[in-house]
Amino acid sequence: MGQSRAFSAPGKALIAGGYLVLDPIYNSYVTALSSRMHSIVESDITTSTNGRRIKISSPQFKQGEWEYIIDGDKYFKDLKEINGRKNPFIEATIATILSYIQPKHNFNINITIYSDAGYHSQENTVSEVSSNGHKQFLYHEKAINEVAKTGLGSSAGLVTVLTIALLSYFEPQFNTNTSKHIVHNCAQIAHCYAQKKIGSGFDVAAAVYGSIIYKRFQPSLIEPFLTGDNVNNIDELKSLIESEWDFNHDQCTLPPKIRLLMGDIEGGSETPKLVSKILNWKREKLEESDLLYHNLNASNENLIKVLHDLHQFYNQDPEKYITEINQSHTSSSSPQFKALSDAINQIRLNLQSLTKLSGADVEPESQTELLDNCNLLAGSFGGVVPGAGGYDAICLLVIDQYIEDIIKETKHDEKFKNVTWLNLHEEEEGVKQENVEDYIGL
Ligand SMILES: Nc1ncnc2c1ncn2[C@@H]1O[C@H](COP(=O)(O)OP(=O)(O)O)[C@@H](O)[C@H]1O
Ligand SMILES: C[C@@](O)(CCOP(=O)(O)OP(=O)(O)O)CC(=O)O
Repeated sequence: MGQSRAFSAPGKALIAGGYLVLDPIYNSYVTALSSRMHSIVESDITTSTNGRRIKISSPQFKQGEWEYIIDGDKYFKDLKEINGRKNPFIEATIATILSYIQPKHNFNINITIYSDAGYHSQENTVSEVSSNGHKQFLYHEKAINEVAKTGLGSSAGLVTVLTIALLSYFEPQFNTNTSKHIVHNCAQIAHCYAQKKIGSGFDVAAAVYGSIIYKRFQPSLIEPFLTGDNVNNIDELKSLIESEWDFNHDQCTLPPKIRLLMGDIEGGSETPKLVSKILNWKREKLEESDLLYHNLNASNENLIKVLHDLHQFYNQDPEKYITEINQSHTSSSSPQFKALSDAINQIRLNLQSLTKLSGADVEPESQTELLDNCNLLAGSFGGVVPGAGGYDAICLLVIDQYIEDIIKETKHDEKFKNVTWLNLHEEEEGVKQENVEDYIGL
């Protein structure tokens, strides 16, 4: 114990698999992003306590301080924030880790959280840079729950970096690489507990493992833990955390020279409302929805295969790959790259059917029009509405050297007036240790 350590975990974009990922039989394709959540953990040697205390600071947000005094060992009940402030994600994570570790000694811990700019709206912010210039964060005028989110999964990132910070504090030998499943399982449990529901968990899995082909765990694994007083059954919690869960998280990355370009769209959507509309339709129209889910899954699997084939193409003949990718937006496009555009379009056709049949705005008309226009941009393989879809964002796959041209070409074009291209790219690595010095001076 004692020495400071720093960690970070990535945000996500669900390129293929929205809604289907809620079901443990379907694969989804998740890309980890360059916007990351960070934590720095250290023993507090400035305030004296002869009890047990954990203080979490999130200095980019007003009232971003939560100080817990822990008085008792039923951690889900005995966690008291001294100013009565609520942050369910922080509370659930601390309670999960303390229940798992069962610390025998007193402790006095400070953890500082930073989030990269991509997670939140950048309106009314001031930028601060660390002393060595390696990290830069935006400081907001408002509290965390008053700042608009962009949909990269801030709570999953927060829970993941807090989990690893606490585990490594209590177990200094904890190895982030060999014990990732412990981080994952703790973070998934804490995230479900905080949300009071069991989501698909792809955002937490991406924060831990990075870019992945993801098939979810059975919700029944966590369900018993969320009901009644079961959270205090420490033996069961410990064995749930240490067991190997049955789910897919196969590492993946976009093929060489292909970049993800995310556009933020003016307007927004509420994921829970879209999800409940889709699930109602699915219950009411069993046959219709089974067929559509089948087709949508086939198109998702096809995209996963096409991306895999492109990696193989590059590995076998990198020069030919480069030559052909550079011709891929012309009429002499090679079959491998045409297959990528076709795969994206096929997913979109199914999402458009999903929209019509369910009445939920997954790929609403304005997004269809916009994505059709994106297909025409030089260097673009096309794009989708990521995740739950709606009016939040679009996500294109483009040739890397065309990004600047695409941004320039669309800047003064009426057809793209609602789009703000985000300064994000794939960063496939999941949770990792950072250099503590990089945060000094913030
Ligand atoms: N940087 C942060 N500092 C403190 N709490 C945070 C931070 N980022 C996210 N949170 C917590 O996560 C909540 C947002 O979670 P949620 O609504 O699930 O959004 P998202 O889809 O971005 O995960 C916030 O209200 C806050 O409780
Ligand atoms: C519909 C979904 O399958 C995917 C939603 O993906 P988003 O990436 O849109 O998620 P939010 O950031 O929470 O809005 C629901 C789920 O898997 O939980």
